[in-house]
Amino acid sequence: MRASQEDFESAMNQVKLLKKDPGNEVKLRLYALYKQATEGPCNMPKPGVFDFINKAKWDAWNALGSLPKETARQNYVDLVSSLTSSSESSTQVKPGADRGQQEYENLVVTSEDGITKIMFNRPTRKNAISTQMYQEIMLALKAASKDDSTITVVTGNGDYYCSGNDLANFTDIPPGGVEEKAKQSAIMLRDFVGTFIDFPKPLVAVVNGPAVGISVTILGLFDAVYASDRATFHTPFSHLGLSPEGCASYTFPKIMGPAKATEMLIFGKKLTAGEACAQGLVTEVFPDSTFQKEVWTRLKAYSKLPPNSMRISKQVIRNMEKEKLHAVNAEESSVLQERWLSDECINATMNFLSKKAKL
Ligand SMILES: CCCCC/C=C/CC(=O)SCCNC(=O)CCNC(=O)[C@H](O)C(C)(C)COP(=O)(O)OP(=O)(O)OC[C@H]1O[C@@H](n2cnc3c(N)ncnc32)[C@H](O)[C@@H]1OP(=O)(O)O
Repeated sequence: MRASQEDFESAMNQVKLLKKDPGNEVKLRLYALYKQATEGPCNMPKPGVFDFINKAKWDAWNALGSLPKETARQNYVDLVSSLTSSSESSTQVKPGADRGQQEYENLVVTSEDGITKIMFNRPTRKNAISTQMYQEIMLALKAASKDDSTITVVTGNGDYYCSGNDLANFTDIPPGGVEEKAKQSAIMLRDFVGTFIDFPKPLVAVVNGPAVGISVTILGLFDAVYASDRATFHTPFSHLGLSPEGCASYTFPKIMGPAKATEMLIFGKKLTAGEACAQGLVTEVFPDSTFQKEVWTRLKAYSKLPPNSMRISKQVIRNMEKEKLHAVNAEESSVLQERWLSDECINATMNFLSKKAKL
């Protein structure tokens, strides 16, 4: 749903109540979006080079080009909402969070050379995503969206990038029963994928090994995907009685065409890294022996590019799609809520957990 004038005014008030200074970069974005939302494209003469503050403001506003007023209003509201929710959630984080050193049980998060690296860290489970890990990934992304880094990278520890949803997640049934479990899971899935849709900085996947399920589908929401030639890409939804998530029902046909998307999302065809690259899901493939060195050298060079420019370019590239992506995400989550209760899905999960089946 588009932000109304009332939402916009309420967001302006919330900015005044922020407990923590959001920093100059964010303040410039707020200024630019406010001007664009209220006055349209930048109409002021360019300040002189030595008028640093007004020049920075002018640059930020001017960079929004012809972004429609309604989109600017929506982006302003989204940005303020991310600032307020992060200041609320900062009460829940463990000591050290203010220094960007939050501790996670299933992730290793580091920030260096302008790059925040979020590494899945359950190598003995092939980095399967447990319920707690979903929450940690959302927290880590929200923190990365506000830290000083220019680029955020997601990667995996060990031989796998990620084996997708931890199939044991569905064994933890709450007092409300399996229906309640399916409902809670659908809400968590929608929030999880929504965090990727809204992520404001360049987001890069460094796919160090095989990727399965949701770790593959969300790649369509990344800005670049670098893969080792050891990586594979597998979405065995039908085998598991499931249906696509991560907005793949929309992004995959757009990226690779409907016929190739069908092979992956309906027939569960596993792609090699080379095939995924040929189909546009992967940006570039590197030999495993030089993968880390080559990718990180490149990312360090990219991280030195002007951060505001990269962020704004991402907005220009992605923002038109945001509303659609959120709608797709809501629909996929609601379809899955039903699927999880189906015999097909329950039997496939039981077979895996009782060691009768593997992919
Ligand atoms: C809840 C809300 C959101 C839901 C969103 C929905 C998303 C959908 C998906 O993501 S679908 C994809 C789900 N993933 C899978 O089906 C993968 C299942 N795993 C396997 O088939 C295999 O483990 C393998 C092919 C990934 C790796 O096989 P390999 O023989 O190399 O290794 P092991 O099987 O011995 O794995 C080591 C231990 O890790 C456990 N494990 C691996 N992946 C998962 C997983 N996804 N869920 C739970 N557990 C996993 C595996 O069982 C081994 O455990 P063990 O040592 O106790 O035997």
